[in-house]
Amino acid sequence: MSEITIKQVTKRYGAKQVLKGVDLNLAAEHIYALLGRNGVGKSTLLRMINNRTLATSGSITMDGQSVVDNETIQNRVYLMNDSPLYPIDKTVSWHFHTAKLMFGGFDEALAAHLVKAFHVDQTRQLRQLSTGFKTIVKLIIALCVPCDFILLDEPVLGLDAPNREQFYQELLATYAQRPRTFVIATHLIEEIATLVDHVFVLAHGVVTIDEAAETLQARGRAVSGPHQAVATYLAETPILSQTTMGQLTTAYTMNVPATPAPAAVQVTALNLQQLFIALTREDESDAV
Ligand SMILES: Nc1ncnc2c1ncn2[C@@H]1O[C@H](COP(=O)(O)OP(=O)(O)OP(=O)(O)O)[C@@H](O)[C@H]1O
Repeated sequence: MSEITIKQVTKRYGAKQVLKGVDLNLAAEHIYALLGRNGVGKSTLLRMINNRTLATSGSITMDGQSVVDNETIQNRVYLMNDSPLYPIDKTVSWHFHTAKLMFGGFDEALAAHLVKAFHVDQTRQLRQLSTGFKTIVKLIIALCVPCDFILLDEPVLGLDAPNREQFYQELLATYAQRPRTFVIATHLIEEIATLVDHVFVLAHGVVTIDEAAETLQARGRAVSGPHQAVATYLAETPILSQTTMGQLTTAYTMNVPATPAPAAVQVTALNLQQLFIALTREDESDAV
């Protein structure tokens, strides 16, 4: 079972230091979420894994071997991102065939199923397709190539809600049939909350959260009530962030005290989306 290990990776674009020492591990047969505010470097990280851009320092290895300029390794990694498929005057089926030649295989049966499920006309040239259908074609290729690591950078951009839902179901179905590793970078966190089993949050150039989705969701709490009551109850507890409206304060935390909350204070569970907002609320400096 192969693993990709990212160690102390930094990336600088000119004077701008985007990644400041990223450590993370991508194990076989997991579906990871890669979350982070706009501009924190998610795409950059995925592009580095796929040898499309180089790290300034640090290492990215698969089973101990550098991924840089390593054709054997890169044949096992597929990155789907906003780069368009070329040439645009070729048909959808031509692109499927080309992916087969490039990666040494293509799940024809799955492709036929997906073409039908998404109502794709394979005889059309790419340039004749709408934005959503271009994305669907890219997603079909990503799901049908025989790679062990599939990196999906904003995979559902341009898809309407029914097609997004269909895609998530198809991803789970193909994962059940042929387990491999997916990394999904997205801002539609709630939509993938039930899909992913592990969450990475990138902030300030480093990984700030590296945790199983289940434990993350189980631990997140919103604690609200009169300001002083919340402050007293959480006096010894690390707070991720908090909001105040008039007299009412809501604090977000991953560790509520063992003692029961006082009557004036309400403790409620957080979903992944709320937790993500709480985790990254102070990240304004990363936005561009
Ligand atoms: N080729 C490049 N040259 C210079 N700066 C770049 C380049 N690519 C990315 N950057 C900068 O690096 C930072 C990280 O960009 P990146 O696209 O990796 O972030 P992201 O987390 O994927 O963002 P988003 O969520 O908005 O897609 C941004 O400040 C961006 O402007």
